[in-house]
Amino acid sequence: MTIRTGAEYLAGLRDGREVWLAGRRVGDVLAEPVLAAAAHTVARLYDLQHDPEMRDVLTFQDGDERHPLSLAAPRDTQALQRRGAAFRATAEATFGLLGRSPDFVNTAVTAFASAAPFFDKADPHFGRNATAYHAACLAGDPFLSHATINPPLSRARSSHEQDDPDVHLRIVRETSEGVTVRGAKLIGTLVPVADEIVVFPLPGYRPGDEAYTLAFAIPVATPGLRIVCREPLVADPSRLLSTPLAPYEEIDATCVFDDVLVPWNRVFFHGDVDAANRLYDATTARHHTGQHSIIRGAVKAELLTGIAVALAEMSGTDTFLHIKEMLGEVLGSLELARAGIMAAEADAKISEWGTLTPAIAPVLALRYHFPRMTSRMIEVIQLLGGGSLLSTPAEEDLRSELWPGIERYFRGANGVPAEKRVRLLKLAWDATGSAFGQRQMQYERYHSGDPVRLAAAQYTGYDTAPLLQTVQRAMDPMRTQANTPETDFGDVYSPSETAS
Ligand SMILES: Cc1cc2nc3c(=O)[nH]c(=O)nc-3n(C[C@H](O)[C@H](O)[C@H](O)COP(=O)(O)OP(=O)(O)OC[C@H]3O[C@@H](n4cnc5c(N)ncnc54)[C@H](O)[C@@H]3O)c2cc1C
Repeated sequence: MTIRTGAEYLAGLRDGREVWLAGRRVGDVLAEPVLAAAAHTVARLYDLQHDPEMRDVLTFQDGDERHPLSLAAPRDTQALQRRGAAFRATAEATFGLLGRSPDFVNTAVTAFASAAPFFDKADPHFGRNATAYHAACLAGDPFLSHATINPPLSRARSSHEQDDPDVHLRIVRETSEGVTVRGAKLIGTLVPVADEIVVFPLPGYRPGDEAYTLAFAIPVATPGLRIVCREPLVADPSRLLSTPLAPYEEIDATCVFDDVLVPWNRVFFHGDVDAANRLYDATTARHHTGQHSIIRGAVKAELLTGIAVALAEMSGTDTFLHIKEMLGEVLGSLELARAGIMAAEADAKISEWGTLTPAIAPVLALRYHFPRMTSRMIEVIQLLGGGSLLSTPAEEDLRSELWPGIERYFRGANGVPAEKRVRLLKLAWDATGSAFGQRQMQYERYHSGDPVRLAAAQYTGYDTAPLLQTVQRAMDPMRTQANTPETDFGDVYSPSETAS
């Protein structure tokens, strides 16, 4: 059995990694409450793989070995749906609040390995490296994190045109041992408590950027790799009544590579602008991780819509028509998210790499609309909660001698006890209004690239021909009504003109 336990994962984090938090180098990430909370949440996911009830949902048997389902490339509908069920189980265990649970990057490296011939185009070693890395993940069950984006500096300039050549991550040296890389990548969510970091390019590179185009994976504890955590969003993760979602504060970080040696067997690709821009789509990593993202997102939407319903029922406002309309609206968004997941799976096609690949159109549709749906869900929760969201006493008050005397003022409608109402209001605020809740919103906007350019990609990649044929038919109403042959107006809207 190669799936690891939570304890094994936690033990592996004491490896001398260089993590910085609030101006201090952290000696032991498990001794820092915020980092330890994140690590223990991940550890619970590792333990879940061993739970007799969840084992067959989350893992698969291969001979004597068991592996995470996220490392299996789906070849048929049953396998794709089974992987979807595994994504859902992990998301349910974390309320969809852990965007970068271990199954996320597992899914990407599995897609890379399936698409080994893509990497072979640059050098046959690279495809072998991608499959060997996937095999190593199967054998060791490490927690993989990733960082793909270069620091902004100037988004108006390409990587090689930046004022400082060492800000965007680039190769500064090639030797017989490997490549030495310098610069930074972001946003490395959960990197401080991950085993490995995988770096790969997203589209946007231009000719001249060759040294900046690279994909590789190294242990987080590699010399020269410096992990700088962002400001923690939860002051004290042990105050679970006040901040019930604190265990899901998946710390983000900037990953600074200070002349880091990446051995050749860990390099998947480098030095090709065109390949860098195509990598995420051509390997179908976008499609496969997309399935993960929309399932996780729907589970989060279930939490948010559930909070909205509970708030309305608890205050008795669910009897008012305009409140029912709001609830119907957010429940409708949830249903659209679920429908998108089904469409992505139902329209899946076998890719050129032989894997059954989720349809990208529903994935991109949810990628664009889900942040808007989430934003509205947050707004509805705040409208329903009103001032009550900001009038709950502190956790300590509920445990003090003050509480019995004031408890009656915090009760809800229909006999809801005060502590239950306070807990719900705190949950609602944590999910929507706290720094944690705001980060969750920002995550939905940006977790897989710039939504503006992704929406544009939806258009340029979409098969609009059937739509334009409909327009063509509608422009010829005589033929449509009388079922007569088409009048030749010429192709007013030729699909080929609009497909670039
Ligand atoms: C909470 C959170 C966690 C994340 N976790 C991870 C992670 O674990 N791993 C990872 O790799 N990434 C992660 N991401 C990063 C994510 O991949 C990026 O945020 C995303 O790709 C957008 O890039 P950016 O933030 O640099 O924004 P930008 O690309 O700089 O976009 C900011 C704004 O500028 C506009 N803009 C920028 N450049 C252009 C341009 N050339 N043309 C037109 N408009 C432009 C955009 O439209 C947008 O409005 C995370 C992001 C968030 C918010």
